[in-house]
Formats: sequence, C-alpha cells, structure tokens
Amino acid sequence: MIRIDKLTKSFGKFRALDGIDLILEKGQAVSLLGPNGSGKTTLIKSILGLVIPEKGSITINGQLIRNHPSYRANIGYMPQIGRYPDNMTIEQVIHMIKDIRKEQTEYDEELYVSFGLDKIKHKKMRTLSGGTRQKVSACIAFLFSPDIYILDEPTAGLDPVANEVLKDKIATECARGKLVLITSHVLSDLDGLTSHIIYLQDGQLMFHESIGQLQERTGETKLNKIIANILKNADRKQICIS
Ligand SMILES: Nc1ncnc2c1ncn2[C@@H]1O[C@H](COP(=O)(O)OP(=O)(O)OP(=O)(O)O)[C@@H](O)[C@H]1O
Repeated sequence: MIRIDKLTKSFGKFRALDGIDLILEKGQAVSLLGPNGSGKTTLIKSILGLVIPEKGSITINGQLIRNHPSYRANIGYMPQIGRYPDNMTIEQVIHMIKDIRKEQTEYDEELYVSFGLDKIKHKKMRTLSGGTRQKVSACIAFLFSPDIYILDEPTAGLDPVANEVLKDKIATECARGKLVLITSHVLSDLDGLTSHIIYLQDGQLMFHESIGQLQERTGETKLNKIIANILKNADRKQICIS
C-alpha cells in the first residue's frame, strides 16, 4: 500500500532521514517509534507531501506521490497539535472541513458522537481543553473514511475513556483493511493495538518487524519491555564492537 525506497532528507547539513526503505500493507497498525529527533515526524510529513525528500521515492497504491498529489484525499491525518480558527465552534470547524470535499456525501461521525462532541458542538475552539481539541482532530482524521490513517501522538492529552474509544476505533478500521500509522512515546497506549513496529534512530531504520516476530525474538510480551530489551542488546553489541 505504501512503499518507501531509499528515502533521504536533510535540513542543511543535518541528515534527518537516511536511506529509509519500508513497505506498509493494508490492515496493519504500524507504530512508528524512536527517540526525540529521530525523524518520525519528517517521515510522516514526507508521506503527506509536506516535506520534499532530496533522494528516494514514496509510492502509494502503485503511484509515485510526487506525480499524483490527489493521493492525499485517501489519507486521514491527525497532527500532534491541531490548529483551528479560535472563534469558530466545533460544529463550524467540522462543516468547514466537510465543505472542502463537497463531492463526498457520507461521513464517518462515529468518533464525533462517541467523544460526545455533538453535545458541546456550540463551544468555540479557543475555549476547549487540550484533550477536547485532540478529539476534534481525531474526528476530522476519520471523517472521510480514507484507506490510510496517519496519527501523530493521537492519545496525548486524552482521558482514559477517550483513549479507549480511539483505540477501539483504530482496531475496527484495521480490521476493515485500513492501514494505520501511529507515533507515540507512550508505549502502553500502543499495547494490544500495534501489529508492526518501525524504530528509527538518528534518521536510520533500526528495525521494522511484526509484533509476533519481536515477541519471539525478545521473549517479552509488552511493548515497553520489547523495546527496552532490543535497545539494551544493541548497546551491548556496540560496546563489543568498539
Ligand atoms: N524544518 C526543519 N529545519 C531544520 N531541522 C529540522 C526541521 N524539521 C526537523 N528538523 C530536524 O530533524 C530531526 C528530526 O526531526 P523530527 O521532527 O522528524 O523528529 P521526531 O522523531 O519526530 O521527534 P519527536 O519525537 O521529538 O517529535 C531533528 O533533529 C530536527 O531538529
């Protein structure tokens, strides 16, 4: 579904992504992990066409994205921090987004209702808490039922109930054959949800494996233990080599 070949992006002399190769398939819930500054957002922005790589290519459903900008209509994006006009109400923001795609007449408003946004739709965006803004961002990402969801720290600021609502929604969409790419620093939020892990370090791909493979390799079941185990062993190898 998404194929990334030798993707390289520098900001000045600094290389943020260094020859990344990845294949992501439909029905997968892929967690994109790595320390601060490892290149996760740059990779996401490259897929969204918001960052132009200097080398390499990204293909979605067999089409090179640089030649087919319309591919973006098939991606639901939830940014780390959603920015909306302060004086608009929740309802007005949702209407504005729907208006952008007049040709679409059916919407997925499950999250709008499950999050209870329908009950506070007359509230202005500037009056909303951080978590409620996150809920609006999630609703917008899922509104047009795209085939691909890219969710950047989606659970940050959500209360435990909303967190579960969103996780259920992600699992449902994966079961329907959608591809979900998620970044999060809260690994416990990804437990039970993720089918594959991509781990970036200093702009390079450290590993890309299924949860099953990682559990077998480390003997651990929880994501934070799996990652800790791999990083500990990677450190040991480095110490042995140097
Ligand atoms: N527009 C830019 N100009 C210069 N450097 C940038 C730019 N965008 C990103 N970088 C640098 O590229 C590196 C990767 O940044 P990126 O935002 O992709 O990391 P990240 O893995 O998403 O980090 P975090 O976990 O903190 O969100 C960082 O060192 C960052 O400072």
